[in-house]
Amino acid sequence: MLRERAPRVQTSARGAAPVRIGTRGSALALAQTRVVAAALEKSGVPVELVTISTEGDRSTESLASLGGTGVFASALREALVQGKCDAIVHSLKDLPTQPHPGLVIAATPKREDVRDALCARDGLTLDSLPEGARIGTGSPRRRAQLSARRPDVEVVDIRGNVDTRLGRVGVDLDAVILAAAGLSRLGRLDAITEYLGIDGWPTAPGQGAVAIEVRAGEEKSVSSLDHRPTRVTVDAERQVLALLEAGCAAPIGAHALIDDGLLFLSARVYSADGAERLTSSHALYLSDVTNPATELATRVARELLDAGAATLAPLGGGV
Ligand SMILES: NCc1[nH]cc(CCC(=O)O)c1CC(=O)O
Repeated sequence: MLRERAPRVQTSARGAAPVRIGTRGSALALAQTRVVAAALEKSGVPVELVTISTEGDRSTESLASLGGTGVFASALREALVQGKCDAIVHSLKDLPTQPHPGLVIAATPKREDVRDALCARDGLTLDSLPEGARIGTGSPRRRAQLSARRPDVEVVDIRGNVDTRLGRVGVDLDAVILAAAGLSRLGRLDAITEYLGIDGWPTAPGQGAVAIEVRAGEEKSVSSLDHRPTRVTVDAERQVLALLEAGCAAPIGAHALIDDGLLFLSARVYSADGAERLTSSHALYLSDVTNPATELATRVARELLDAGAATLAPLGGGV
């Protein structure tokens, strides 16, 4: 039986001004912002969407030539600082690890699927794609992982929105690799021909999660959406990136999970061609230390650095 609660929107809508949520205009950004907006409205917070166009959306230049990662985040942050909106929604994996002065991440809602997915023509999988198949991705991590798994394939550097990428499958590409979470938000799970298992194919720190950023002191407006386990796990993954002084486009996969009070973190650094890799995994009980995410990320990052991670891969910010 479906039991519905009486809408509480009206009560707070009477008094409170709506929270204006800034979003990029891309289909993926809009889709995830709408999920956040709907959840806020459900908890009684009235919202309004404000679309903000960013250099990363307007330009067809490579991300590297636009000044590296964070191009999507910075225009949104500027709008937030200037008071053009009251909250912004980011894909956490695209958000630089350095906090922005005056802004705080007030909520990380429950994370979705963290996996990458292969979207190939004719139902093909990584193993069944023909020799020399052309596979599109713009991510150095995915390029390294692909080259390691299938050294014979041709990795084609692509960018553009999810629909543009999917539109090339069966045309000039045999397949593309995308985040399952993005495909889910866009209602395009039908395009997936294989989910890539997280153990053999760790994904970007924070993948599948969104972050809601507000001006410091205004956390309350969205804090009802914060999901504690998500925050702890993405924190651990992102702190590995920060400790390795790596950008969000570095060839690094990381995955954390909480199971029965235990926080588990694994991170893997690849050489650009995927031929070499370093992995470090550790776990600790959440109740054993004051700041489990930092403690665990420090252990993992130290081990990776001691093993030579900094010389294995181009880590710093580059795309
Ligand atoms: N860099 C683009 C980007 N940023 C977030 C997602 C997907 C959603 C997510 O991982 O949360 C994507 C597309 C992709 O990697 O396929």
